[in-house]
Amino acid sequence: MSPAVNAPLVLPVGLSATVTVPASSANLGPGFDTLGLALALFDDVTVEIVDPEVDGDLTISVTGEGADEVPTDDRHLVVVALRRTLAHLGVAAPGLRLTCVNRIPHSRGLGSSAAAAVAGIAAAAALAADADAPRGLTTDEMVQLASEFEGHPDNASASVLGGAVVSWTVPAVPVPDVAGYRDHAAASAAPSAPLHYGARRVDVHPDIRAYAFVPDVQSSTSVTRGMLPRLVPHADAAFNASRAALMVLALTVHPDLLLDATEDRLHQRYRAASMKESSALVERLRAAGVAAAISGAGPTVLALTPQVLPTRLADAAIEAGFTVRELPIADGVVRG
Ligand SMILES: Nc1ncnc2c1ncn2[C@@H]1O[C@H](COP(=O)(O)OP(=O)(O)OP(=O)(O)O)[C@@H](O)[C@H]1O
Ligand SMILES: N[C@@H](CCO)C(=O)O
Repeated sequence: MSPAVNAPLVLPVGLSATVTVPASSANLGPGFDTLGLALALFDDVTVEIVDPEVDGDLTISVTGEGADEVPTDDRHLVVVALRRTLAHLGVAAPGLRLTCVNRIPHSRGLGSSAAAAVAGIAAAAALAADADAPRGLTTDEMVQLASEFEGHPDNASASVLGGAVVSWTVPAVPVPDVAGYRDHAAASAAPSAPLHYGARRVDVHPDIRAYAFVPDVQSSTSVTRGMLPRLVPHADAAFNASRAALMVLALTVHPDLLLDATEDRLHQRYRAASMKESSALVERLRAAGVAAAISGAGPTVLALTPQVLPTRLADAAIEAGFTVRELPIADGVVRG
């Protein structure tokens, strides 16, 4: 019998790929859902193709962050992204063994879920390439798939591209006009309205240092997105447009402008009630002249500065219960 038309290419048992994916910080103050920064804190994921008769359909071993919390079955984010991408590439895996070494803390605003998606997508692309699959993935396609998975492109594109990123969305169908404004949230929630996602890397000025202040509490991105208003004053939108544009200059050629450039009126104030200690730390750092903002949906605080962080500020944050880490700016996902 001849093989079915368009039958997937089955990956051979024994094939494996390891990928290393960086953490990311989204928003950087004013760039809600657009700006992101890749940070040198990495998850390593190894995917092996196994014989299901011998090793089962799926085994997942997780060490490090989230090891006791993430599901070790078909719901695991890396597996979901991996399988979706293999299907997209017309490739099938008989059985899968995943080994995850997690260093990115979960639900802290450091892009762990986006990193998991990028790991699954990159591993699928690597396996397909090794099996000489007819299709591969371009970097733009990785940004698209990872952003679709995450729902917004800022973290995902930073983990793919590295450095700082400017990302954007293009609605595939006209965005519904609700009460006189374009309802992007409704558009992205509607299954019939897929978005095109784009992103480009900008190289960060070499003097800029990034510090993450990580508290011991978690915050769910979906919960804190629910705290955002549907409408904001035009003056606040205009304010953020100026600061987001300034931020691209500050990140690349004028690090002296970081304090002004990281101001925001669109999201942090609305989420502050759910992360009071982090919001207070942002205020203290900014009052001391350090450009600080909530990292992604929080509660981690990100500080960007052309100087070494003064010890007294680091010590005060540690005293307040934060772990303080300088994290170099990273390149995007790589195959290990
Ligand atoms: N490496 C991983 N493997 C499996 N699941 C993960 C992994 N990383 C994150 N997750 C899942 O994603 C959830 C965290 O997603 P969430 O978007 O709330 O936080 P985040 O991605 O860490 O932060 P942010 O998007 O604000 O930067 C975890 O509770 C876990 O279920
Ligand atoms: N831009 C997103 C990032 C989440 O990591 C938000 O702030 O909700």
